[in-house]
Amino acid sequence: MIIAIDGPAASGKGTLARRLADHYGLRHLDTGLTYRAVAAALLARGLPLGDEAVAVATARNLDLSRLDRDVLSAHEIGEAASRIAVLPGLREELVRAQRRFAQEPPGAVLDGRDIGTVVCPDADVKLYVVASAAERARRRTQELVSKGQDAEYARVLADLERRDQRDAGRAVAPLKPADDADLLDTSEMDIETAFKAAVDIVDSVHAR
Ligand SMILES: Nc1ncnc2c1ncn2[C@@H]1O[C@H](COP(=O)(O)OP(=O)(O)OP(=O)(O)O)[C@@H](O)[C@H]1O
Ligand SMILES: Nc1ccn([C@@H]2O[C@H](COP(=O)(O)O)[C@@H](O)[C@H]2O)c(=O)n1
Repeated sequence: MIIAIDGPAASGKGTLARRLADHYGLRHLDTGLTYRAVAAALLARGLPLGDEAVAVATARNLDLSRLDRDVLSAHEIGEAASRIAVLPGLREELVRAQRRFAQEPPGAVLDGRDIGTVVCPDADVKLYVVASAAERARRRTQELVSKGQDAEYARVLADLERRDQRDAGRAVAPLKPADDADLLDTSEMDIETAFKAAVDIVDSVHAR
C-alpha cells in the first residue's frame, strides 16, 4: 500500500505520516527533508540557491537513508528549501528518488506537497491535511520553543504564509490537493484524534 499525504507547512503531515507508517507496517519518507537536504548543502558551501545545475548535482549525491530531521528542521533551511523547490530539474531528480523509495516493498507513506499529484498519482490513499494558519503557527512556535530555538509567533505565522504562497504559486508541481484526495482539517483536533480520523479514512478507502 502507498499512502500519499500532502498539505501546507506545519499542517501535521509528518506527524500523521510517521504514525500511519508505524500502524500499517510501512516505510516512511518525509520528502520535505529531501529539498531541505539539498538546500542545507548549498547553504553550507555558500553556493547560489538559483543555480539549477548545481542543485541537481547536489541532489544526485543525496542519500535518502541519511536525512537528519533535527539538523534539517532549522527555520532558514525550510525557507531555502522552498526557494530551490521551484527549479524543475531539481524536482525531476528528487521525484525520481522519491518514486524509487515508494515502490519498494512493502509500500510506504510519503508526505510532502506533490505526492498525490505528481510523485505517486496512483497511490492507494491520498490525504490532504490542513489546519488554519493561526493554529499551524501556534503549533510550530511551540515546537521551536520546546527545542530551545528563538521563535516569535508573528514571525512564524508570516513565514508559514509566505512559504505556502510560494509553494502554491509555483509553475511546477504546486501545492494543491489531488482531485481524488480526502481532506482532513485538524484545526480542532489533537494529534490522537487526527490520527484516528486518518486511520478511518485509510481503512475506508482501502476497503473500497
Ligand atoms: N493535530 C495536532 N494537534 C496539535 N499539534 C499537532 C497536531 N499535528 C501536528 N502537531 C504538531 O505541530 C507541529 C507541526 O507538525 P508536523 O511537523 O507534523 O507538520 P508538517 O506538516 O510535517 O510540517 P512541515 O511542513 O514543516 O514538514 C509539530 O510540533 C507537531 O507535533
Ligand atoms: N514534496 C515536496 C516537499 C517539500 N517541498 C518544498 O520543501 C519545503 C520544505 O518542506 P517541509 O515539508 O520540510 O516544510 C517546502 O516549503 C516546499 O517548498 C516541495 O516542494 N515538495
